Amino acid sequence: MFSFFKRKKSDPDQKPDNDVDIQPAEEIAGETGVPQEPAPEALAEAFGQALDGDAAVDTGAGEDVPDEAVDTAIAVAAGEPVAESALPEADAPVIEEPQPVVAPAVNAAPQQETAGHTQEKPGGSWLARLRKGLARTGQSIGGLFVGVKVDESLFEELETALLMADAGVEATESLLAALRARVKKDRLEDASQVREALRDILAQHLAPLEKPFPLDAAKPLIVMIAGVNGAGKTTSIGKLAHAFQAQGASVLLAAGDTFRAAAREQLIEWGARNDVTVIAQEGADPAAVAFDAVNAGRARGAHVVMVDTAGRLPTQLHLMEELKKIRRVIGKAQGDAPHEVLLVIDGNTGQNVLSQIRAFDAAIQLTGLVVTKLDGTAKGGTLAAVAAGSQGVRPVPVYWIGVGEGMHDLQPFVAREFAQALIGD
Ligand SMILES: Nc1nc2c(ncn2[C@@H]2O[C@H](COP(=O)(O)OP(=O)(O)OP(=O)(O)O)[C@@H](O)[C@H]2O)c(=O)[nH]1
Repeated sequence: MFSFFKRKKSDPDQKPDNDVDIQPAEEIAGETGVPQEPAPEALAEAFGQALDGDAAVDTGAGEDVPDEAVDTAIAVAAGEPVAESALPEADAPVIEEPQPVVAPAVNAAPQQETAGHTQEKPGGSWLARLRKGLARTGQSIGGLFVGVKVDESLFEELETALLMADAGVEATESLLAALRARVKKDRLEDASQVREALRDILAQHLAPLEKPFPLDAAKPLIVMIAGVNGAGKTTSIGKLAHAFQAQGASVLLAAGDTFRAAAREQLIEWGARNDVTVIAQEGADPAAVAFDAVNAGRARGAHVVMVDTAGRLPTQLHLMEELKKIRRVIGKAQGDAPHEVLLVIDGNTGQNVLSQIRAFDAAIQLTGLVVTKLDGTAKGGTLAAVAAGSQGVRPVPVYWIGVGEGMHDLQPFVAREFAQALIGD
């Protein structure tokens, strides 16, 4: 039913090169045998049965599968009894057999760099790029401390700068209250001391968001990734695949954006660059792709399975329902999965991030955030708003921050470094 890819295959009819891994999922599942789970082939059949006759809703994200049909299909594939009324008559199949998706040519030589903090590359270290990116915010905040007296007008200007940086009312008030108290207690008279104090206070404020990613919490660790269109999901998955592999973990990717061919190809390309298997199927139900990927990950003994999903706005309720379904179906493939549910947010978004987090959290119970594009934003204060629980948002941990488009431009979030980049030295 599904195809597996590692490298470019120039002619679908030709026998693949030795380093090309294109196998039917059922063969892979048979390698180690995961007997309790329905074989993908059985699932395909079951989906065919279960879907036929059901009015599939066009979600705008590809051929959607009604939820009951997924349940029925899984039950059928697993050999469980299913109410007859749940099984539509066998007629024309709804899911077409996938055409193999061919990964584009990638000449990328294996990259030597790791996801370490100190690594240098053209354009400077990641911290330098973060600082540069946050410069507009940093200048507006850090610049206030130059050649001024510590008085009420400094606090007023700080308040404006923090609000302009999208720190939000709650965080701004809380940070300034703490700063005033520190200035009083430590009798700070020099503006540069006040700036240092603000940096400390901001680092403390952001610290609850800092959490190391628990890569070894399960095997395979099933990670579902969601976010609005263009937030940087696929790029982040590619970077993460690289970082996880650098830590010795084997990775499998699922192209859950079954609607947009370009999105699938983008993931396949990232997979090829990292020599990682990608499961993709054009026009399939994304929940079925996710289900199959989890089973394949189990069968192959992968350390991590990352499931990409199509971008969607929280206001597109039918697409949010689809996301819930993907989460549920992953849980049917493996009871305790997904272990991590990540929301990728664009660091340029500002306060709108709060409603994104709230909506995605309500739908799929987030476990972490990835904040991208921090290499070019004036909205660096948004994470302070998240940490403050502004507008009723749950302070979801930030696992990583994106500071560029390259393979290594994803770094663990470290509150102190972030505060330093934001406020300046
Ligand atoms: N500067 C910069 N660009 C980034 C970063 N992360 C992603 N991008 C760019 O953002 C654009 C969108 O990234 P994608 O990974 O395609 O985003 P997506 O969320 O998968 O997009 P959809 O599938 O359309 O929803 C691409 O041009 C990326 O190169 C980052 O940290 N910094």
